[in-house]
Amino acid sequence: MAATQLVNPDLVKERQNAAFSPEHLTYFLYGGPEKTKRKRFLQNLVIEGVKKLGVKQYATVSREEQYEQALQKYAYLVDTERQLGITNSTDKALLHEAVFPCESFPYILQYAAFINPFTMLASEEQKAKWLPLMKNFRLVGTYAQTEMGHGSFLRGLETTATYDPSTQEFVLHSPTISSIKYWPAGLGKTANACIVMAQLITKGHNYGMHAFLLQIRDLDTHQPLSGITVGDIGSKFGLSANDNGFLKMDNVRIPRNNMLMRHSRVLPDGTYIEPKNDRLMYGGMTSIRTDVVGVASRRLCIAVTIAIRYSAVRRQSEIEPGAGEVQVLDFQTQQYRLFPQLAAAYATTFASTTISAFYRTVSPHIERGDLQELPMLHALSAGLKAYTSWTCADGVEVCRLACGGHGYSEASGLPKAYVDTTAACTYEGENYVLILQTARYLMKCCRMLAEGEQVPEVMDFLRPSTSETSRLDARLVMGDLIQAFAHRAARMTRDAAQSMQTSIVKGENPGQAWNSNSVQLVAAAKAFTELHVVRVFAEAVETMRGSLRHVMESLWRLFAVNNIVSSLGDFLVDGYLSTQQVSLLEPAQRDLLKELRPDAVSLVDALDFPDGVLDSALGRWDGQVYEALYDYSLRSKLNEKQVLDAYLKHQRPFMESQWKKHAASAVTSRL
Ligand SMILES: CCCCCCCCCCCCCCCCCC(=O)SCCNC(=O)CCNC(=O)[C@H](O)C(C)(C)COP(=O)(O)OP(=O)(O)OC[C@H]1O[C@@H](n2cnc3c(N)ncnc32)[C@H](O)[C@@H]1OP(=O)(O)O
Ligand SMILES: Cc1cc2nc3c(=O)[nH]c(=O)nc-3n(C[C@H](O)[C@H](O)[C@H](O)COP(=O)(O)OP(=O)(O)OC[C@H]3O[C@@H](n4cnc5c(N)ncnc54)[C@H](O)[C@@H]3O)c2cc1C
Repeated sequence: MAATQLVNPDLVKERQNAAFSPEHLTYFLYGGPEKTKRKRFLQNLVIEGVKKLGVKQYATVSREEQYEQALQKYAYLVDTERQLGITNSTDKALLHEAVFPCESFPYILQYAAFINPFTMLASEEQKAKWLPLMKNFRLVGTYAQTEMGHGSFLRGLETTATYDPSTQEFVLHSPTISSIKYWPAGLGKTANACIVMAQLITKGHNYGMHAFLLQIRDLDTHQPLSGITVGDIGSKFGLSANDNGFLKMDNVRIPRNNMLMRHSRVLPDGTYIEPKNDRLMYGGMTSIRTDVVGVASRRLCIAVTIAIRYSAVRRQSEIEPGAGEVQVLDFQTQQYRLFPQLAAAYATTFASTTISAFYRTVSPHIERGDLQELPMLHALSAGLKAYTSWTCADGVEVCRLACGGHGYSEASGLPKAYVDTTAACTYEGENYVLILQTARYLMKCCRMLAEGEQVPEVMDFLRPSTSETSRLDARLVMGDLIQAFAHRAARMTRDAAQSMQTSIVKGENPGQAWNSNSVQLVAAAKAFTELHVVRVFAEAVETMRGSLRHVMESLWRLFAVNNIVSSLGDFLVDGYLSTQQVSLLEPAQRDLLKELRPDAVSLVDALDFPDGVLDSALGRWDGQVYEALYDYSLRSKLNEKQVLDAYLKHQRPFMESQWKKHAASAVTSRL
């Protein structure tokens, strides 16, 4: 951010009026002054580097060009990483964010869902053989699990891997149209290999879904190998730079050793050796789900930065007649729409940090074969992936709408942020399917408690509490608010368990009982996940001090109060909150909006997105939005020529023919 840059005076005023230092909050978010300095250095370096590549703005080019530009940018990114010797995941993520701001790219799964699951599922010998090829891009890969007919219900996958002991090979086959692999990112045109998930059949027995390494294209010519039919699935709602693909395998033979054999194995004679736990096959998905929490929360952070800065610059309408037009951020309704998104952006950021830390703590235990924490990790990562992608996708759309007409322009950066975030509600496990996994864990914990067994500490909220009514009063004490979320989650979980029991007593089998109560189960799992998010946000705030603590506590309160108000029935149904307590909440919410108003711009500044990442005419740091919008429009492809060929080809003949018809009929009528 150049000091000499001409900055919109409203933004200058906003920044002067903040009650806290945004720089301190930035340090908190990025791990201190040194790490912040490094973050800025890295992101600015590649933003400038990308400019020199001569690529055009994402929104102004066709899908084919987006794809090509993404390949070009990725090559630049990897070269830069290597030149700088970057190996740690935080630096890599920051670089990716700056090179591909809210944009997918064809190699997105190379690490996330090719190398990572391979590393988890392959034996040491397999890793020694293939990892160097993967890490040096001789093999470019993806994760081919979903089929046309099945994505959620993995036991229903139809692709088969049948072992042939006579040649010591597996035969990979897509037996039906619905078994065609469909959706894998980068599969269409980019990948030359993939991890294929298929039903393992040996000695006539089906042992369920297993992972196989399959080469799909020639490593030099890039032509599909024999028996492989592969291609791009076509245009989608978004993620245009990604060649999500299809793959049909026609009795393709691969060596026995291409089955990933860390946990389960097939011996040369076809004997199957079982894994310690068959859920270890799902480990790759758990890893990406924790990443998705972070990806979604960054998108909301970007959207809210754009919308709040723009709302401080945009002046329209008067509050007091004759007193002049106000910044739209001064309208209470604008604050009511945007500030809860700001709070959710911070809440999901802290949720992402904690689930990643939990994943890093637990995965070495799982690696060692200690699977005790696996169910909790699965339940929490599934719940948070669903909760965060829902919250952030909805939040990005609220931000877009709050920018009025200009929010509808690609120049705002908000449409691409939305299509990118809403995809996360589906990929890596459709959200309802995932949150029901969290509910399954909640039901299990209820049973364990009923039988006097220990549950993990995070699940302690399920223990019967002595207090059936809340102490909440006008001070909105943090502990009282958290207790309200804990009470709600416990009550809804117990009610769901009770309803399940009633269904079973009425004669339903467990599957039917689950389905009859699944709306309630989803609600309970969302309540549990929201409790977790409220808690981790509070824990982060409690480590802050001074004016920063004060403003972040208000933001936390807004998050809590807003979520109570938007699901009020949940808190009232058993009388936990009284109507008198509830009547305090909406006025408190309005007071919090007012209190946060002077700090709103600084709270988004603290998120520290350079303009290159925001990629938005409305969200720019200097607030020169009209100049940027006008410049964007002038660069529209339609403006490259004053009179288009299409005018000569279609418009002029059309206009002429219409006019001639009119003239002819006018003559006819005169006759
Ligand atoms: C550093 C650089 C950064 C660069 C930037 C890049 C960052 C990358 C970010 C990501 C970008 C993303 C790009 C897009 C990627 C999309 C990839 C995909 O969609 S891929 C496709 C994604 N596709 C999907 O996600 C498919 C979704 N479907 C599924 O996962 C499964 O079918 C299922 C879980 C729903 C059911 O499975 P089923 O076998 O029927 O299981 P049951 O229900 O019968 O439960 C049985 C028992 O198993 C247990 N358990 C279950 N799972 C797990 C687990 N993971 N673990 C542990 N346990 C698990 C369960 O709790 C239960 O335990 P218990 O109660 O008995 O004790
Ligand atoms: C952008 C994008 C990228 C992707 N990338 C990849 C990739 O790289 N690799 C890959 O393998 N896959 C990929 N996928 C596929 C993705 O993982 C699946 O689409 C996803 O898991 C959902 O499965 P489905 O499409 O079969 O949905 P379905 O299961 O058909 O969902 C349809 C509806 O049925 C409901 N439903 C299904 N089962 C249940 C249930 N048990 N209980 C209640 N409701 C249920 C769902 O909630 C949903 O509302 C990608 C998808 C997208 C959109």
